[in-house]
Amino acid sequence: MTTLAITGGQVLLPDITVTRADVLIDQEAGEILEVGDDLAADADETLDAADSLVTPGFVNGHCHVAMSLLRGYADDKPLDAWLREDIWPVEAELTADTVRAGTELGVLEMIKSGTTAFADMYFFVPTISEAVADAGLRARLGHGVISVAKDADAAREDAREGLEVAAEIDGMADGRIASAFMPHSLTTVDGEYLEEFVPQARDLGVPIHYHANETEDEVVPIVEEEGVRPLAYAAEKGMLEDGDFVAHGVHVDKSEIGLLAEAGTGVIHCPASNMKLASGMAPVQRMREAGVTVGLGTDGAASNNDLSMLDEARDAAMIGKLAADDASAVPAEAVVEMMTRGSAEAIGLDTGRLEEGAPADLAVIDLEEPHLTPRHDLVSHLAYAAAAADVRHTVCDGQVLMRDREVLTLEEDAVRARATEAAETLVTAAEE
Ligand SMILES: CSC[C@H]1O[C@@H](n2cnc3c(O)ncnc32)[C@H](O)[C@@H]1O
Ligand SMILES: [Zn+2]
Repeated sequence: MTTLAITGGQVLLPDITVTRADVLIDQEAGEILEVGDDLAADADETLDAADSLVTPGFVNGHCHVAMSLLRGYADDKPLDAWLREDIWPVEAELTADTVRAGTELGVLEMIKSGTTAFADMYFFVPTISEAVADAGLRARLGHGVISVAKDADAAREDAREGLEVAAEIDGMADGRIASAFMPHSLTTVDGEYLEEFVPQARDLGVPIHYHANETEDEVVPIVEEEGVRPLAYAAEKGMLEDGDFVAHGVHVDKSEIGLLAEAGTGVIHCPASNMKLASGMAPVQRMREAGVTVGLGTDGAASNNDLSMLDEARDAAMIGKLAADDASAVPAEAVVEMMTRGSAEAIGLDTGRLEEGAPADLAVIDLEEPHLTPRHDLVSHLAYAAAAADVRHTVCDGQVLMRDREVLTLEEDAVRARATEAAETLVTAAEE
């Protein structure tokens, strides 16, 4: 057994309190052996956490990681126009090589900002899987299935790809990679395909993940055509079960919040994307009070425009108060829970907590900064004041991915150079 001790830090515990402790890790098992006092002497290697906060690695519950290539490509439009006029035309030109370059850029940003696990819906998923495996992160990945603007054969082929990819990648990278069946949304995949393919995903034993109730434009057609709210429609199609998770959940009414809570279907709240696309304000406080598992996600970097979960936490707390018209709504403890254990539970990955027996996924935040001084309350600092650049070390599955702000599994300059070139190739192809 090779052991690593994270020493001298303040540790964020599963009950969202902070205590002075070391963390001892079994690197081969990728597991936490102990959280306690004076563990350095027992370890083969140490990682210094003096004047730092040791937190569970952040869990980004909804992303399109390769969209980091499209950061700043199209801004300041609402969802539907943004997708149809700008994003989908350029995504039609994606290749395995450009997706690899975009994924590497995105996972580099994740490691640098303390994220150790994420859920992702995109294209060229086997390529994304390889890049995630090489970078050392944990992820639940799936091929985004769309049927609109396709003939029946092409729509079926796309859904079949969604199932095949889910079967192919599940359990890869020593179990760090899991999969899901991922229809894009309830309005971009026709009901007949949901009826045909969702039961096959159940047979495969993978969860279902999709965008739901993101904008009013997604709610109105379902209510008009199906006579029920979108999440009641999703339940009819067998897509609202324990372990499934939806992105956004902005325009959900009381009955839908009840359905989510009863089913055990998680919601990934994406506040930055919802604000930027002016999609609306999710009723996070009401969902949490009703017992819905709520996690946090960045969505893609083209609608955010970064992949920092620390930014997302602050946004979630701020917009949560505004949505509830209550300054005590979505407090610091709630967003810290949502960015760690909440997201992990929603996407079905066993991570997001620092305790004996838990996966060794953590981030170490440097507190020796003016914006983190004085230190009245470190949970408050995590929710409201810490930034991506404060992350010193990142560890996933017992492996040190970043030490003293140097990423060890990716060559940062090369990744940025390849991404710059890939983005140019992609945009040029779209313009031709
Ligand atoms: C079919 S792969 C995923 C698909 O989703 C698009 N996308 C990115 N952000 C959003 C969002 O906020 N709502 C809906 N769809 C989104 C992405 O560009 C891919 O085409
Ligand atoms: Zn999305």
